[in-house]
Amino acid sequence: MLFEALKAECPQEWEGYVTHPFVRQLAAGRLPESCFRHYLKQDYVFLLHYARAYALAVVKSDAVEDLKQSAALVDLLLNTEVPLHLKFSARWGLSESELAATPEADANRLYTRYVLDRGMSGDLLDLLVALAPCALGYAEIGRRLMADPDTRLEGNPYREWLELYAGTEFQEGAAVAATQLDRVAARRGIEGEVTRSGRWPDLVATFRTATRLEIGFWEMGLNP
Ligand SMILES: Cc1ncc(CN)c(N)n1
Repeated sequence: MLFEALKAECPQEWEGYVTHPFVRQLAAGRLPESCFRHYLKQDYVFLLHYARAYALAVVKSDAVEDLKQSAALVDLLLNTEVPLHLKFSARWGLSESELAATPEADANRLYTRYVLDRGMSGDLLDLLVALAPCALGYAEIGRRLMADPDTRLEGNPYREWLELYAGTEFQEGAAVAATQLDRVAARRGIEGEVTRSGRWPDLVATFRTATRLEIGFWEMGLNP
């Protein structure tokens, strides 16, 4: 699996992302509320730009299957993840208009514009690799946290967040994204010994950068 091979090339960054203090504090119910609210507001802005980046994957698709899958993931983002985010934010007293009026933090802008740029200047594979830490990382975080004995569900104010990303819909979306990544790579002759591909160093650099930008997003969350 291409995703597993990419992770294996960047173990420090990947672990730094999926086990970041932000998620550990969230899972233990110890994350300061101000950090979570700040994160929620920025994440709303993030999701809209991220959906634009997935829409670019529709534009960059040269096979009907990729067109359909990218369109389905745009739909999942806009019609499942964003509405759940809105519902969730409402419980924290954050209205849609307040979320929409959030000034975009630099760490946020840097991340989504980087992904968009990889898609604009590269091909569909470059774009999907830049999208992968987001599309696949939160699913892994959700799964890992649910299996972690330090996670506290009872009385945890962030329980719904944990349940969203560990939930079936999000896990299935991530599985679709991973399959698409493999298929698009295979169409470019990248399968089996993927690390031997001439494109491998560039793909790793993109994945590493996007993963570091996810870490930057958590850091931003911890510093409202
Ligand atoms: C920053 C970020 N990365 C990933 C996800 C999961 N879609 C998210 N909501 N926000």
